[in-house]
Amino acid sequence: MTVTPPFEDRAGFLSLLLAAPDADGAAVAAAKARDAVLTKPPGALGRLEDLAVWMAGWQGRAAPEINAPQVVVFAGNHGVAAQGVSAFPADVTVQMVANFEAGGAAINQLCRVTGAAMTVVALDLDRPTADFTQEAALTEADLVAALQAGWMSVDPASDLFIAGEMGIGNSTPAAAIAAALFGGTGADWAGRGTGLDDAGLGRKATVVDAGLARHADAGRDGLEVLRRLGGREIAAMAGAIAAARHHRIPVLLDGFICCAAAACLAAEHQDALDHCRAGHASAEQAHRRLLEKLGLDPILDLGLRLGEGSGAALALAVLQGAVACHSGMATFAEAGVSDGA
Ligand SMILES: Cc1cc2ncn([C@H]3O[C@H](COP(=O)(O)O)[C@@H](O)[C@H]3O)c2cc1C
Ligand SMILES: O=C(O)c1cccnc1
Repeated sequence: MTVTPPFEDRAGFLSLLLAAPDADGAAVAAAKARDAVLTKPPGALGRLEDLAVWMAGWQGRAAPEINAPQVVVFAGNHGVAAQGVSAFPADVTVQMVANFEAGGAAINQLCRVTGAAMTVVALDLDRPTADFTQEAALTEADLVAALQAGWMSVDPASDLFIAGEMGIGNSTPAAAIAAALFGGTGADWAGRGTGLDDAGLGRKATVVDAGLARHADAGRDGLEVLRRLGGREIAAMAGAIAAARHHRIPVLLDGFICCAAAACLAAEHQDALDHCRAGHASAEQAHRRLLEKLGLDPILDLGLRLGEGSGAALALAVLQGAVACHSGMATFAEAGVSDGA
């Protein structure tokens, strides 16, 4: 693994993002040809077939494999949490980091069943971001440091990447980012997060509106919106998703907060998420709308509203199934099965 980040500032990060490699078209064509001769009726594996071909393109081979899936859970604290926008106290962030390290969280169990390597990156938990209703959440130096932390957390030897998050209050910055990038109000994008009641939901929408008003001059500049309205773990997810692309590692996106991070990249470069698929549609009310804005079709829809990378980790199990079928099945010729022609 490289030891120094390949960029020192926002401009350096953006030039890497714009120079991102594309999928291998020859591998896509070869994978489609292989899919057509596998021992099944054409199209009978439904969306699994598309997933396998997508993996083939990013892995540059007709028969992709998942041998080294990686999950990184990024944690950060948010100044805006002091405004009562979460059903839980901010102390839960650091407590959950300990739980991740002890193996006791939902994501630990899902990583175990899928064989994913999991690490936790806690970002200055004792230094919450500034409250975005008052000032920019992050300084430029904090933004770059978080993008670097995310970038460096991706193991170039991984073959599938998932960014998870933990940060009490972080569905509020995620809603603010979505509103800033796609338009609409706090009420359009705020959801119940960890389980806010109606009064809390109203408060959260007002807080988002206040942030939008204060930072209206950020326009739809993805990284500036990320700096003003985001948070360290959200910026780190963006950095990691961009690094995965740089290394041609396909990504499964998780819920609302993860997709808000990804949206900041898409705002900078329209093809920035070509290596990503949406793992699931979460129960956070605006997640589906955000997926639609990003042109992503979720693999699963299980009513999860957890974060941590959990929905993406479950979708990884589906992807493992897709890849196992595509790469392991016999062809009609190999199996001596009539292809019906
Ligand atoms: C025990 C616990 C474990 C979690 N794991 C993820 N989250 C999720 O909830 C938070 C977002 O919701 P909000 O914006 O309402 O605070 C994030 O930390 C997210 O990852 C959790 C929340 C709690 C309480
Ligand atoms: O959509 C998510 O990932 C989500 C929803 C609620 C709380 N935490 C995460």
